[in-house]
Amino acid sequence: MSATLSLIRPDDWHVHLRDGAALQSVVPYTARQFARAIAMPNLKPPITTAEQALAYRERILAAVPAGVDFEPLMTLYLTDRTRPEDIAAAKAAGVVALKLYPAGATTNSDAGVTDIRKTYATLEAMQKAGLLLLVHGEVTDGDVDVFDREAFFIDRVMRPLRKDFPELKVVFEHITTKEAAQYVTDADRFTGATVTPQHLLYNRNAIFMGGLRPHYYCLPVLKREEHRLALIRAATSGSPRFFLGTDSAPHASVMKENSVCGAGCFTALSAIELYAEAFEVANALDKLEAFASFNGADFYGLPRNTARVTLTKTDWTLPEAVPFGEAAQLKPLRGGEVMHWKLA
Ligand SMILES: NC(=O)N[C@@H](CC(=O)O)C(=O)O
Ligand SMILES: [Zn+2]
Ligand SMILES: [Zn+2]
Repeated sequence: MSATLSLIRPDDWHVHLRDGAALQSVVPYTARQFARAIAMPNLKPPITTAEQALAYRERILAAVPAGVDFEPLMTLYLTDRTRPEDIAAAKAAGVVALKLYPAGATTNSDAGVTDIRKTYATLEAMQKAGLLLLVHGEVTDGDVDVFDREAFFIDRVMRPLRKDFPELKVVFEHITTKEAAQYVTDADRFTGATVTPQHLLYNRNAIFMGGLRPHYYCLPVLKREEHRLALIRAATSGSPRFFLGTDSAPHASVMKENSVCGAGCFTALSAIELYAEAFEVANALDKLEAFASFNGADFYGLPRNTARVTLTKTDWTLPEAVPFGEAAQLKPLRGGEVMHWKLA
């Protein structure tokens, strides 16, 4: 008999579901793996109003296969022009968070915030209303090395922000460095962090293994081994501040295997299995359920799920590519390679 692992059904606190035909292709994967997911708003154009969020939610729900129980949780894209009045409307529409993309930091971030001080009245309204702020934590200043963008964000943005809005719940998304892991470990209960499977499983060597490997390129970019180890320690520490957020970010393979490769790893197909592998290697499978199924819900102030899922220790090969939208294909991270856990 192979080993099995029973978990309360997990949630994904950071995912890109895209729109249109692409959305039709990827929503079923996330809905199969997770009970709920925070749907990122970086569409083209971005989701900036409650009305757009409600319409996007309907499009996501329409792509959920019949009989699958899945709830998308909606977010708005914070811009220099988001007004405090927009926050009340967002709250009334059931939006749970706003996302801060520093302008130019990542995929579809050109409408992002140019200076966080421009958003202070809106952040004040969010703190009052209990809406969360989710941050892509990288500075874009030209003087900062790409590999240091996250560490600089802590001092230049995070610390002043926390000081000015001590009771705003902030999620430091997809952390990648020992500095961010330490910062969140030391922070109070108003600060949390998501950790992706790729940042737990790989260091930056993966991008250069025998040639340039575009499917390992995401933002924030993979870092050195010492940072990966710090993330493993944080995620398996039992601290309630760290939780699952895949940052599954599908881009058609023609866009990844291109002279300018889009940033993002697609992991929705095998996300919980990738996390199980990372936790098993760290000898911490007993910490997976809190990380995947409790800590995020608790941080967001939402009820924990009650249904359970089972993972089995068994080898299987992840498809090399799956259909994506009308004519494109999508290559999952680890595609064509052997996986060691399987979601029943
Ligand atoms: N993570 C990524 O590399 N890409 C994300 C954007 C983001 O989360 O920064 C995307 O939307 O493609
Ligand atoms: Zn991001
Ligand atoms: Zn993301």
